[in-house]
Amino acid sequence: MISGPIIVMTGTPGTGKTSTAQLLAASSASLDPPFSLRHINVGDLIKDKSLHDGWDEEWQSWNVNEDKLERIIEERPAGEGLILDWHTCDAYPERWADLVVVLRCDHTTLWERLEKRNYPLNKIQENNESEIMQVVLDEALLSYPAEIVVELKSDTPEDMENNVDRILQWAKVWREERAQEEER
Ligand SMILES: Nc1ncnc2c1ncn2[C@@H]1O[C@H](COP(=O)(O)OP(=O)(O)OP(=O)(O)O)[C@@H](O)[C@H]1O
Repeated sequence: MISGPIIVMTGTPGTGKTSTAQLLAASSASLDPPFSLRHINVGDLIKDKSLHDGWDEEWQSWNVNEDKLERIIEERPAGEGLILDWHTCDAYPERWADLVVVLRCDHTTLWERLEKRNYPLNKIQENNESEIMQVVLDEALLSYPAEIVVELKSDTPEDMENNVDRILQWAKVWREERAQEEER
């Protein structure tokens, strides 16, 4: 059985990674034939399964144990594709990703989204600046070949639906190409 693709879904906090990944996973199941794409919130997974070597105070994030994370990802059921949802992609080896989606958002919209989530002002400013300076996009372009990195605007619900449709189209072609390779 062809193993499913790994889609890295990244972007500044609040750009819509989780909402998009959830819609994508749900929509993939309704394709004909269905396509299994499982959404993984990598931050939660690292915390829940202790895939880390402690908390980094300076960076306010977990020191990810990449070997442990890798084991979990590589032991997924045959045929299953994954959507890895996290605000950074620096803990993933390059060979993992078949597609890297970087969600982008207008900075005023992002500010309002983070305010609604009751983020402290310094965190809102930090994330807003990071979005303006396209820090996550640059990080993705440094970590992966440019041809697998796609930057998608995620300002409105319509953008989200269009983005999901585009990724599903990509997944269908990806699957067809893999099936042809297997036949050869
Ligand atoms: N394209 C969009 N149009 C309208 N609202 C959106 C869009 N994307 C996300 N939102 C809203 O923005 C908020 C943040 O979305 P979400 O939690 O998916 O972002 P995130 O990037 O996963 O954030 P975090 O990194 O903090 O987990 C949610 O209230 C969500 O409904």
